Amino acid sequence: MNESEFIAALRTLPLHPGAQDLRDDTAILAIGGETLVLTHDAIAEGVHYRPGTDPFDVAWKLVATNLSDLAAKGAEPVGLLVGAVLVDGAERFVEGLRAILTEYDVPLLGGDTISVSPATFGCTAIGRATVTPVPRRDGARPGDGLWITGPVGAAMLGFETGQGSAYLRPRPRLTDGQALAGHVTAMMDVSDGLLLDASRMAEASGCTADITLAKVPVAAGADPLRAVTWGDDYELLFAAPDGFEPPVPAARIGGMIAAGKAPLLLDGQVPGIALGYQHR
Ligand SMILES: Nc1ncnc2c1ncn2[C@@H]1O[C@H](COP(=O)(O)OP(=O)(O)O)[C@@H](O)[C@H]1O
Ligand SMILES: Cc1ncc(C[n+]2csc(CCOP(=O)(O)OP(=O)(O)O)c2C)c(N)n1
Ligand SMILES: [Mg+2]
Repeated sequence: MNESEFIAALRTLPLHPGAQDLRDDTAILAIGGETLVLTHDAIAEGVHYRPGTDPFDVAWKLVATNLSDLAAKGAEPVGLLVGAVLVDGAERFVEGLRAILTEYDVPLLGGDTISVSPATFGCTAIGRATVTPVPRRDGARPGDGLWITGPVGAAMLGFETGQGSAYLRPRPRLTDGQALAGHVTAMMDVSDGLLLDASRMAEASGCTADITLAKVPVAAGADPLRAVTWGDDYELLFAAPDGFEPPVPAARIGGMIAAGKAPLLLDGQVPGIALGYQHR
């Protein structure tokens, strides 16, 4: 079973309406007058970061990837639960947590600690919606423009060269997400690769995403075709009605068209390559 087959099997379980059929980045829980946004992501040694990585960076990346899912829903972080492993240099993990909690003004709610090797860390992030209805993956319509808040490929370059902060210290686009949430028809973060994430948005929305490679902002020095499929970039991908002028820096990379032979076209063709990263 691969990741999508497993999630499909989970859909046969009793699901809360806020789970949105496990087809979105977060769950949405309306309680009283508030709408909570909930997400959980794990990172593991050897899968998401190289063995030997400074635990400071592991803590940062763990929290950043979770806050990125809140950003995609325009949510404001309320607090975090952290599932930690007692690794060598665990004090550096605490310092990394301190750095990102301070940077994004998010307090810790609790968590759990175990000892296991190789290490796998988990994080549950809880946010408060700043805009309702919360933007979803499935609201894009044919005719919408498709946009991204920044370049792809910087994390891939960072992974391959060991240079730069994009791979280990991604910056969740929380303020951008809040500024966009009231205007977009669909929004999600780009974690698994732009082409795969765009195809998921298109599929959920019953459209085809039509992307022009030359319009995609790519980090200097990165091969464009690899950059749009590698992932780990954490920019926001959003759809908005034609003519929309984004309130934050963003590049229009294409548009949504009526559903065609595939959920994604690159330069008018169905790409003959893997669209992104999938766990097997
Ligand atoms: N083990 C699991 N149990 C319950 N739901 C899961 C599990 N794994 C993934 N999901 C759900 O499947 C959907 C897709 O997950 P994922 O691709 O990891 O989202 P994201 O890329 O935004 O982190 C989400 O709704 C997520 O909550
Ligand atoms: C050591 C290492 N090898 C390969 C990669 C590439 N990689 C691993 S997971 C991933 C995508 C994001 O991870 P996932 O767990 O799918 O996050 P989610 O979509 O659930 O937010 C990428 C690009 C990496 N980041 N680090
Ligand atoms: Mg996930």
